[in-house]
Amino acid sequence: MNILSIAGSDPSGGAGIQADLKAIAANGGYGMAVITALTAQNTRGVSGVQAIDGDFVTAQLETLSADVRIDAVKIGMLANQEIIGAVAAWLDTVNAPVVLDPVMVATSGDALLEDAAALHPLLARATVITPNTAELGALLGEAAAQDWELVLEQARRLASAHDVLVLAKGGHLAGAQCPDALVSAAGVLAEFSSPRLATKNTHGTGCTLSSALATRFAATGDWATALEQAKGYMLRAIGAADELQVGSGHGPVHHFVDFFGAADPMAAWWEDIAPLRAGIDELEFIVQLADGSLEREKFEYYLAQDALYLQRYAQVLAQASALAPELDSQRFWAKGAGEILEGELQLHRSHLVEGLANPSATTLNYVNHLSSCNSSYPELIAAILPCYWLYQDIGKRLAAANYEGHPYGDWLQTYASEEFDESTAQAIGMVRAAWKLADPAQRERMRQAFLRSSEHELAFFAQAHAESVEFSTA
Ligand SMILES: Nc1ncnc2c1ncn2[C@@H]1O[C@H](COP(=O)(O)OP(=O)(O)OP(=O)(O)O)[C@@H](O)[C@H]1O
Ligand SMILES: Cc1ncc(COP(=O)(O)O)c(N)n1
Repeated sequence: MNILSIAGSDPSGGAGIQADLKAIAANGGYGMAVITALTAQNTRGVSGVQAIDGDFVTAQLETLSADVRIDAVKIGMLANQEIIGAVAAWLDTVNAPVVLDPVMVATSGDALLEDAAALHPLLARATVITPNTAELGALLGEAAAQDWELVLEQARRLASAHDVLVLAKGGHLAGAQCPDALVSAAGVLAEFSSPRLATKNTHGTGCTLSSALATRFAATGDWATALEQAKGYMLRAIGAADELQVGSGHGPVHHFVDFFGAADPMAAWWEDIAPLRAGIDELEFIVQLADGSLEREKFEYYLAQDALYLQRYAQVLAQASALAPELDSQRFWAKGAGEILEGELQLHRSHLVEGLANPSATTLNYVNHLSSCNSSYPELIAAILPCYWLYQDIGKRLAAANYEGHPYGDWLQTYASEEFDESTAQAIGMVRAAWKLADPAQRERMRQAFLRSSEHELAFFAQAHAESVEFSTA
């Protein structure tokens, strides 16, 4: 997908053309750039602007579109009326979706456009306009809204006046959430909210979001999907902004967080439990389960405990869904809960001759640990993770040991499916995403929750043989 940014240059690389090209590439597009203005700028502010001649902006645009197919256009800083006229005239000659970020003022407070009203001829030519609250007010000739209801109301009026979609952004409001909504003349089409991250490094968020949105729309053809994806990317990029050390003012977001973010914490956690994983492999229960020599009575004891555990585990997944900060993870954990109740539990019950036993102390310890994490989403999903990850890992080896006529063959197969691999990868991804947004103390609590659950897994596998478990990763 070829995405064109028409915008100003920010030498500090956090906003403008430089941010756009990074965000386009990070979202899978091929970025192109027509420069409207040079700025002398750093993370503390703008000290000078030199606009490009309107004729030369036209020359750049026409030369480009004479040769290259353009799948989406993102427009940023336009500096003055002459450039706005040049871009408006060129837009009449192309047929591509246009995301217009009506850049007027930098995060630092410096003016980047002479007059808000000058943008009016461009508004009807855009497909989506992405004003922040100040820009939204200025485009309507009103004061900036201070609450979300009024932002949505203003966005609806702007959409109606110019027959465009408006992306209303709540990043500048007070509150723990940063809501964004796609608004048409008819009202809100889609709304996505994310937690507000505590960082001063938000230089270029508007440029980055609008470029990601244009790129994701070119790829998906659906604005709501594009916004959901762009917003998720934005949150990850802001979440990793403090990893970069650029300037002393409002630093940039980490555009390539998905490629070069900090060393993967999940790999470190997995290493932390390496001795424990080896311990599970050596348990009599696992060895005998693999070779088929496990007494049925012991298998049934394990299954009965596991059925009791899974019932509670499904409730814990449902709680994770209830706490999830956005739609994808909300859906994922709810689906996991549903699959356990409809699938795994059935399998267990099909092996059990009699009704369910009482939970053992080992089982209770494990579910109590899960419950103790259930007021914090990041800790809860960290505690949930070992049940996915360890089973997927052991499942691979057990499936390899399976043979025709194995007494527990169907059970050995359950945790070695591609679907289970996929769910495990997603669960790891969700914990990783939550970790990136967490502060250091919370990250450590997440790690502890993960380690404790891993220990409970070991004890759980050991309980049918009543082996004493002295292992601790603490
Ligand atoms: N501290 C934050 N935590 C999470 N998301 C944020 C934060 N600040 C901004 N965002 C998000 O970044 C995106 C850009 O929003 P914002 O309202 O800041 O736009 P903008 O004002 O055009 O950007 P800029 O401040 O760079 O000019 C929005 O999705 C917003 O929710
Ligand atoms: C060249 C240029 N374009 C746009 C912005 C606005 O970005 P932000 O409001 O995030 O500073 C900027 N600072 N510089």
